[in-house]
Amino acid sequence: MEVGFLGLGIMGKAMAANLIRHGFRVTVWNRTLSKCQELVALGATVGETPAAVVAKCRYTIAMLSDPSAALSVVFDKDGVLEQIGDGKGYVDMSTVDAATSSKISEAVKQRGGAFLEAPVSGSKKPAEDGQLVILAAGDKALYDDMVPAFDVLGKKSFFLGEIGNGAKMKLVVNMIMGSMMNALSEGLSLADNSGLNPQTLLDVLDLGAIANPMFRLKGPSILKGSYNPAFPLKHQQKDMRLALSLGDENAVAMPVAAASNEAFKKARSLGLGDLDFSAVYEVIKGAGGSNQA
Ligand SMILES: NC(=O)C1=CN([C@@H]2O[C@H](COP(=O)(O)OP(=O)(O)OC[C@H]3O[C@@H](n4cnc5c(N)ncnc54)[C@H](OP(=O)(O)O)[C@@H]3O)[C@@H](O)[C@H]2O)C=CC1
Ligand SMILES: O=CCCC(=O)O
Repeated sequence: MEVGFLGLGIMGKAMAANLIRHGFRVTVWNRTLSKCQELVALGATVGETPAAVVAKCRYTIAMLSDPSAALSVVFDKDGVLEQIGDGKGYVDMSTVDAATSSKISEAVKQRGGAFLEAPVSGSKKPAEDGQLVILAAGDKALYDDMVPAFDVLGKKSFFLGEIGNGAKMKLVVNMIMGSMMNALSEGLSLADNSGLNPQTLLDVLDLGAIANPMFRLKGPSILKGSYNPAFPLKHQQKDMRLALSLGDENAVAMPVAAASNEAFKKARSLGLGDLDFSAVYEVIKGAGGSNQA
């Protein structure tokens, strides 16, 4: 199966490499073209533009930073729309809002193409290991065509119906995750400022009802002050922003998410946006208690 792949960041590089390792013929493109070389070394070919990739491949996947990037790759010069058409499918796996997905879907369908939104849950290592959770919505026939690729990229795929449902599900999941990261950060700060050993707190949490892979993975790295980006904080704040907007649209009060978003915005203002989203601890610690000089 030949697949185009647009966007070779933390996730896209891992996902495209996975497809290549499993025998897919992959044509890649990245805004910073030099990033394609690592995939070329694995056997990928390079498309000079998104349009060139779509012209060559029946199916093209995108994994881009945010709504602005997702729209730019589709609508700008040399973009997807210049070559999409009958018999071709476009699958955007970026995390964006439902309105962005709908705009892309309408434009792709107007040109005879098929569109599927398929954002994913799971970070860098699940992407490398083909253990993502895929939250797809849109064209069911295209979803069925993509199952062989999704089976390589993920451990489970959901087809959630109409366009927008995948985007919304992803934003709800990440809103919960961002709020949980704030709760963990406040807990670690409270433990540290009240004479408790934060590592012992992590040990207790991991034995109880709220044990979870994220705390188990991010807790120790937070205590080491290690924030190598698996999931950049700037993208988590983008997701909080989009989730809060979804809440506004539906008159859903979300004070916990709103407060969490403020911490992520503060972290970005302090230049932590390119670090892992767990770096929000540095903001919450800094707002902490008695032992702050
Ligand atoms: N990291 C994670 O754990 C997860 C991330 N996601 C989502 O996946 C998407 C990608 O995330 P991730 O790989 O971490 O992000 P990165 O920041 O590592 O990569 C972003 C990608 O988008 C490209 N890009 C950014 N702006 C533009 C633009 N204006 N035009 C064209 N391309 C652009 C970048 O190109 P360039 O290299 O030139 O900058 C790069 O390829 C995001 O929507 C994120 O929210 C979903 C699940 C997990
Ligand atoms: O969008 C990124 C989410 C990261 C994760 O699910 O661990």
